[in-house]
Amino acid sequence: MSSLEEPLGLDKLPSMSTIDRIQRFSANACRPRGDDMGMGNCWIEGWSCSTSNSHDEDYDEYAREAFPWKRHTRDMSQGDSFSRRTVSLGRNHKMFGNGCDMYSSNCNDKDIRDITNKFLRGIPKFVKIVEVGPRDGLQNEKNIVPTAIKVELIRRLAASGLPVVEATSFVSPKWVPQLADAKDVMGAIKDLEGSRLPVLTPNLKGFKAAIAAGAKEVAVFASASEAFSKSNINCSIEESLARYRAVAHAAKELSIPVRGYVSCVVGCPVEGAIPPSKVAYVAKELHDMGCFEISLGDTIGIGTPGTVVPMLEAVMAVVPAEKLAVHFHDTYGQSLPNILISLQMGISTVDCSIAGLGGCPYAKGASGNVATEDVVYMLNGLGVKTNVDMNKLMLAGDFISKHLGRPSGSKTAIALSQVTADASKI
Ligand SMILES: CC(C)(COP(=O)([O-])OP(=O)([O-])OC[C@H]1O[C@@H](n2cnc3c(N)ncnc32)[C@H](O)[C@@H]1OP(=O)([O-])[O-])[C@@H](O)C(=O)NCCC(=O)NCCSC(=O)C[C@@](C)(O)CC(=O)[O-]
Repeated sequence: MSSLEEPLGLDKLPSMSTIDRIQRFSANACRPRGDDMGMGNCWIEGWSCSTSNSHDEDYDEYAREAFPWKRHTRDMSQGDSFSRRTVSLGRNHKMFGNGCDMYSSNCNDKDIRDITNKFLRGIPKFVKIVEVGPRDGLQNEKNIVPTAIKVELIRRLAASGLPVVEATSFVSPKWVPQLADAKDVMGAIKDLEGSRLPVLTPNLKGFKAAIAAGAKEVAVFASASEAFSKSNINCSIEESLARYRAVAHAAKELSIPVRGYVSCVVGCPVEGAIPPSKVAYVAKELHDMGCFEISLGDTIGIGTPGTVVPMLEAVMAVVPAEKLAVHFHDTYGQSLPNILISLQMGISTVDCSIAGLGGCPYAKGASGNVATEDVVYMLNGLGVKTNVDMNKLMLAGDFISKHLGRPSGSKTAIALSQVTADASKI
């Protein structure tokens, strides 16, 4: 059994309620306590680390060279207990190159913090999650989801603590009939508080309709691929940027924040690989026209850290990291490593979709976005705050998966629901 599986053992969860069990995986629960399965101490027996006082300096030098844009990040020097747990996950690896032999003798907290600093210190303390399921997820469903279900989903997502829930799109109903009820959806969530509820607008017509329906935030969506721009919004990249300048101008007059998307940031289903410089160009144009945040979309989910890093480097040379978000589809199962490397490079906003819903109707073969539950689980494991309640998130995912009549696309949701189902038989 791997160390990753150990905290899930039902024999170690003797008398917890369902919610308690789920909360074990929440951010706070991941923090070791004295009474918590031995995790409060160095719970890997026989693990030794030699002390290296130069670790912080080494890391600082590395960070200066590798991540010159690095901003406000986790301060691991404060005895942040997540380090103990995180390092515990490295049980199967003999590593760190500091004379630390994890298998042989005792270790102390500082040693472990030093090791964790080396690998995870660039990660932000808080990550803003932008939930795109009701829009990006449901725009691709074969069967049109009833308005009432969409509204209930948005309400549940907002109730889970998600700060942003992208609600719908004001696009042509001939192009995306799945979201033809945008006005009704917005009407039904007018009173909803706690989450921002942006909507997609492809042009001034969509912008005006969105504002009339009560939208308080909008998003425009350009592409780094000419071919995808044509098939998605029926115009060239330059034409789309001209339209978006008009939207940004109108939005500014009303003090409406505008988010910008760039699609196909790594590759396009028609054009193949997309050069990072092209992504940087479109991102900068969106930034210059006033978009408060630019979301970089790997629309067909082909990126790996090997292609995401150069893309981000190029974009970060022209748009500050704090203005960027990442948006990964999970076609090749690369979203989580791509998100992790993005966080290490200083990104602190991540788009994801409940139950892994999604895909783009104009990008054949693209699968759903990375599942929100999987992202929250990873961030909780890293000790990164999101303010999202995993239990409520799971309930929202369960709600829409049941409605769609298929299992959740989130591995975390499936694993956690199996834990609770097994537990209920005890
Ligand atoms: C952009 C258009 C409208 C151009 O579509 P078009 O056909 O070139 O536009 P048009 O100006 O010639 O108008 C044609 C008809 O559409 C109407 N129309 C025109 N605009 C609107 C509007 N805003 N709302 C409602 N109706 C509209 C217009 O009034 C007219 O109606 P008709 O006279 O035929 O009855 C169309 O191509 C379109 O709606 N595309 C949207 C496609 C879409 O939503 N794709 C998915 C979202 S993008 C995405 O998924 C990527 C992202 C963001 O998630 C990030 C990632 O994953 O990488």
